[in-house]
Amino acid sequence: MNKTLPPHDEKTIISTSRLTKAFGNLVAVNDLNLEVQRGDVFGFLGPNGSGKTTTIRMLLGLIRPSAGRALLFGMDTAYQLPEILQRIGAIVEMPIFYPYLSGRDNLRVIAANSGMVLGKANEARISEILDIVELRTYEKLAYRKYSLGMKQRLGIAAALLNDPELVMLDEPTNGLDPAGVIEIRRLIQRLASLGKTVFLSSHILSEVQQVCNRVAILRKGNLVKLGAVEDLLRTDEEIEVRMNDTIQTEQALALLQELRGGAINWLTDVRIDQNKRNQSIIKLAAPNDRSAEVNQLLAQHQLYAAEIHPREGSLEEVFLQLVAPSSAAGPYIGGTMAGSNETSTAATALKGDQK
Ligand SMILES: Nc1ncnc2c1ncn2[C@@H]1O[C@H](COP(=O)(O)OP(=O)(O)OP(=O)(O)O)[C@@H](O)[C@H]1O
Repeated sequence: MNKTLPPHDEKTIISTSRLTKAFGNLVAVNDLNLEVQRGDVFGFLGPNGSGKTTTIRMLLGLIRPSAGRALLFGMDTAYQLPEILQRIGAIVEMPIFYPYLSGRDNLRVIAANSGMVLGKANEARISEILDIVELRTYEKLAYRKYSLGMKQRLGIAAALLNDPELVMLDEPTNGLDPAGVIEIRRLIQRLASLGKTVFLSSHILSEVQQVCNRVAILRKGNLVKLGAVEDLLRTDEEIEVRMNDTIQTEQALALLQELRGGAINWLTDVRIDQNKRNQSIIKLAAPNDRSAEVNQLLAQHQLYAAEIHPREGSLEEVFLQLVAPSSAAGPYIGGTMAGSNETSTAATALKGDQK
């Protein structure tokens, strides 16, 4: 491997080039090129077995890449791992805590084991972290009495002890109830507001949509999408139009199809569908902020819409399009998502990939 590094741009926190990991004949991660910038809350998405944990393990130096390289803070994981790890707080698996010790005492033990001298300054740091993870009220409670969400947050607290620049969380909401999921979401937002870069692997797309600014989507070890959440959602925006009767629907459909791609370049697709009440709906692939214009266009042709709804894009739908059976080669086999009680459509989709 070539030791010569390109000049490091302080803004780039993670950069992988052609990162690959094979386990025998199975290529778990294939030719992955990722970039995470300082201040990003980066969502790392993919169905079970798509290579997320393998990638995180390579980034943390827990396993060696078969090919390619990973740079963190401009340093190569192959040569400068100790320096890199000092700047990262990560939870890949739940850390082991002493069940009979309180949350604060557990953090004290971890701080002492990691070489922090227990003094006033560190007590203040532990208090600060307990505030960040919203466990200050429960700091004296024995760990064994913590709920799963509290345990997960204490794990994140432990990862924050060394005041890392980058926080890596592998499926932090697995197994949590909705309240626990919301608490983790708040925590991630708080970390972002404190200037931390967050790398979050998750299967809960609505959560990722709410907290992440950028995402990468993996399928069978291959990167199928990388970009700003806002841009991805924009590509999935639709305007739904319902007319008063069948004749008007047909006329509006014909008009909009004629205008599509010609006079109106922002209208990329026009199709007819049915809503839940079995009414015909015209669906336009167009930016939400064009709704008033659509209304006006129809009215100019004496076509008056009964309803016009801009429909926001959802990461779930973008994801489904990218990882659905038709979107990539190979079978799509349903299964059970290990370690999760998530039951949404997205989760069902995420169950899909074959290990
Ligand atoms: N140590 C290993 N030996 C052999 N195969 C492995 C090993 N670790 C992972 N794999 C395989 O590599 C592929 C990617 O697994 P990985 O755990 O990275 O996926 P993931 O996206 O994190 O999935 P999950 O959401 O289930 O954790 C899977 O097919 C998995 O079975």
